[in-house]
Amino acid sequence: MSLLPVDDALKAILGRVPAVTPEQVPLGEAIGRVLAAPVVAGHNQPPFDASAMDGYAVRAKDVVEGARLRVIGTSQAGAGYGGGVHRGEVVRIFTGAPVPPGADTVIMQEEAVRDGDFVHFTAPARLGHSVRAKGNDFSTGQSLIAAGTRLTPMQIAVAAAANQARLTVAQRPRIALLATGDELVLPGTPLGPDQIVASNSFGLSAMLAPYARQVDDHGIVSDDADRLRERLERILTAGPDVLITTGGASVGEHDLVQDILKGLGVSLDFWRINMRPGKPLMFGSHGRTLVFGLPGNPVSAMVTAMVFIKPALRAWVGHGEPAPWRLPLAGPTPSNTARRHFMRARLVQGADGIQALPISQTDSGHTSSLAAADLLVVQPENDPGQPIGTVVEALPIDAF
Ligand SMILES: Nc1nc2c(c(=O)[nH]1)N[C@H]1C(S)=C(S)[C@@H](COP(=O)(O)OP(=O)(O)OC[C@H]3O[C@@H](n4cnc5c(N)ncnc54)[C@H](O)[C@@H]3O)O[C@H]1N2
Ligand code: MOO
Repeated sequence: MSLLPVDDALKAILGRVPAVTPEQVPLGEAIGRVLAAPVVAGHNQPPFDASAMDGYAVRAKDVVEGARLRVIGTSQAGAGYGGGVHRGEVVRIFTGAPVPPGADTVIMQEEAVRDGDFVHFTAPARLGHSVRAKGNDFSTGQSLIAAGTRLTPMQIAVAAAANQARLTVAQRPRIALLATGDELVLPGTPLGPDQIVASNSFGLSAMLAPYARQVDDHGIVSDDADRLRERLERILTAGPDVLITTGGASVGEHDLVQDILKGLGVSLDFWRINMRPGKPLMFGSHGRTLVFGLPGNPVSAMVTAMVFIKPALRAWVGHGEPAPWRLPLAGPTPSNTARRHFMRARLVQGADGIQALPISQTDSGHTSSLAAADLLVVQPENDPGQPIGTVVEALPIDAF
């Protein structure tokens, strides 16, 4: 059976992702969510001409050498001066307060000398200075943050300033995880003979949680056909948006996952990708549920999730696919095979900026090297190997 090119597999997966479904959330729950509609300003900001300083609101042309101007009132934030400013008059004003009609400039109090009801200034007026014009920040109806944006704390502040108490964001999928293997035990369990600690579901849950409404970890099931069938049937009946299994994806007699999934009505789109690690990845669907069968090897599971599941979930929430990074190599790469290689690498500071230092360990069962990796360098199929300094494509591991 020939291996499917990585790009074809990704295209097939993205083709199965449903259209974005919008939902409304309160601002306080919107951090990290992806906008399904732009944030639009509900009013002008500032809503009136506002002072940027504590000082005096003046008519600039009245501020001439030797002029003593009469202080006729006060404008403070939340309580503007009720009248207008006429020739020879000023209003005491505070930061954020409305600039009264007639005044066109604010002079800060450090440049003012107060004398009872009068004031004179030690510096000339600069017309319009320290006045924030109405609507100069944003105006009613203006689109402030585009749909598809994943909200940052700064953008939450802007949405609040735009007077939006609720935001329209993309609904996120419900994800189910199941680890398969007779040898697996949960972290924290003393290891019996021939046992291995199940780590995949913990890494996957952590990786995918930012994209998910909920991640349900269904634990471990042994390589027993009846038990596996029963567990998978129960999960599929509950109808998660995405089901991810790990292990049992390869060709051994104990690799039962594919046949059982098919028996339960999963229609398989493909199995086996031209990549390393991660070759035995399978993908299909069951009703509305997208089904990913990841290889059991810990590096293969995390890499295939990064390369295929993260893009699928980004598409699910309508977040545009980020361009891969392009970084110079801080160390050479060896020649590659005919499979596209996703090579663990570290970010290092070179003389001319950030570089990618490949990690020489390429065994898909070698987990500790994953802890050191910041990036996956994408080594093309049949690449002859590259010297230090070659600019290569890389996927940042800790990025949405
Ligand atoms: N004859 C062949 N053998 C293998 C092939 C092949 O093409 N022909 N492919 C190899 C490749 S590539 C991979 S990748 C693995 C994947 O196999 P499976 O998906 O069937 O994975 P398992 O055999 O169940 O497990 C592999 C390895 O990973 C450990 N494991 C499994 N689940 C977990 C977990 N949740 N947490 C941590 N570690 C886990 C398991 O104990 C095994 O050591 O197949 C190759 N073989
Ligand atoms: O494709 Mo497997 O993931 O190399 O070990």
